[in-house]
Amino acid sequence: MAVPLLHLSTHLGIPPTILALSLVVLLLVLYLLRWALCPTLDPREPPMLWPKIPLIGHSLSIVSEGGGYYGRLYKTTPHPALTLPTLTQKLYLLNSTALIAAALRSPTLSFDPFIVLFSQNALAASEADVQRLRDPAYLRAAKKPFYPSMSGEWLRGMVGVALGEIAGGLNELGVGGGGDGDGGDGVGSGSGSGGGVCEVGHVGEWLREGISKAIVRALYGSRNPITLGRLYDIWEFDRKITVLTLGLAPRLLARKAVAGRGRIQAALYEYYREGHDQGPDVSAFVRNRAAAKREMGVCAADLASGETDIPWTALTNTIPSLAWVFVSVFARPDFAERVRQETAEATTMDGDKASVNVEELGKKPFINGVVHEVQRMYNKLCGYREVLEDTVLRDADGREYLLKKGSSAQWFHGVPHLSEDVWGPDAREFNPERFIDTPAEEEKKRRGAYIPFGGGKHLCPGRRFAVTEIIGMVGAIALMFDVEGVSVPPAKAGFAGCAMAHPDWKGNPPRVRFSRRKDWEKVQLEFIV
Ligand code: HEM
Repeated sequence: MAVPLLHLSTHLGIPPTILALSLVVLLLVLYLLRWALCPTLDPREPPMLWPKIPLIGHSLSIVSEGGGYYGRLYKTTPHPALTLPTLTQKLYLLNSTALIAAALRSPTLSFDPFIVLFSQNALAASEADVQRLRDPAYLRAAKKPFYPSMSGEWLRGMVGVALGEIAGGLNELGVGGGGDGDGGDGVGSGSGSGGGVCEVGHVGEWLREGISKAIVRALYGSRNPITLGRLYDIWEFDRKITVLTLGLAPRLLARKAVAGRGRIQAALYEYYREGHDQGPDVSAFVRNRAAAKREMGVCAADLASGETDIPWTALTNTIPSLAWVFVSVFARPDFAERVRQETAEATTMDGDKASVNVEELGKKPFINGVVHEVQRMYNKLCGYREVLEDTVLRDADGREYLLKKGSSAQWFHGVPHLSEDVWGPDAREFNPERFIDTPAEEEKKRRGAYIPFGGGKHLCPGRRFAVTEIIGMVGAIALMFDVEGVSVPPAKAGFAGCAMAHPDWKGNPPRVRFSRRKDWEKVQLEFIV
């Protein structure tokens, strides 16, 4: 091979290394073209759906439309599963609820490669940390504290702190200056505050600040390193999460997010280095995760980078979920009245003190119906798993589909969540009633079709925490205030990797007016957990 190459190089007048490199590139391109133009398909694999633009069609649409593309494909080709050839691999699109459920349970479909990619690129994890993450035993041990830390007494403790922050902020609202303190108040600052009335210029940002401060305080305790400045950094990091995760020239295209990530990690480094994560008022979620990692030899610097995903995962979906529940309730006076009524039923009054029983409120059907309906309508996650071994998934009708090793399996929550077969002809209408007193046969039809928090090994551990905060905050607002100026904005796709669509305020967010309700002017609210 070397001699003919040398001859050719002399003949063409091209240096041999350049010639060899060009040949390698050419061979690679030819291989990709051959594969992409006619990838082989086992008859047991899902049927092939060729892109309209050869080679790159599917990839282009996925990049430009995200999960919306999968929703669109399902409308035109409503098959339980499809094979989409992309430039680099086969992608299996799963549409049937039984296949999605099987994928969530399958031990050979794995989320781990994504965790490594995310840690490496988005969290800028050290080489040592990335090596550890490649070891499934390490991942299992690091994950072990997730679920116990977010249930029982530990969950109750977190809920108590977060709702305490929220109550503190709401008690201040309308009674004095707005203030813009760093990490102080529990609810975002308003303007025009005083006399029982407060106008908020950007209700989305106001809600975002309020819930974020409460969550990070509950997570990190009194030595919370995520001050308001760092929250701005997390929101910017969230905005650029796709560029960061895919490593698309982040220093150029996500300069602010990269700088903000540095500041977050510097703050977390100090927190972990000083051992504040083991403080008595720190959530078990933060404490037990750090303890498990330390036991496996992880240093403070690697804790700081690796655990940056805690504030991000805790906020990225909770913020838009709260915004949707808030607008869904307060844009409709009858909904606001029902939520007010339910919260009042869970509240005892003692003079000017209102005590909301969180457990009781959490059982109320209408507010729960709104939360479920928000998740059904606006949760647009694109589930993703890598196929580690040839895997057969079985559909509800018994038909089997083969997924080949080295491919990826994906699904879009928008398909089962909006399926007319499951939810009826009004599947696209916002109707919380569908979750109240649901007949058994309807429940059966819905099994597996409502998956806002994922399922299987990666079921969201923070789901109960998030829902309790949202219900508590919206219920308390309904109880204390008349809220004017709210409308439901259109939705726009969230950032890739996040579950929730975002409200599209179109640069013109509504000015929302909060007025203390009659006889509630002096009331101070607290939550009993
Ligand atoms: C309404 C708010 C939330 C929604 C809609 C949501 C949704 C989800 C979904 C769909 C997944 C699974 C992703 C997948 O399988 O591909 C997930 C995983 C996760 N969520 Fe949430 N989440 C929310 C709130 C939270 C909160 C508040 C926390 C923490 C305090 C949290 C922590 C996590 C973690 C750590 C995982 C990864 C679990 C694993 O890898 O096994 N989430 N979430």
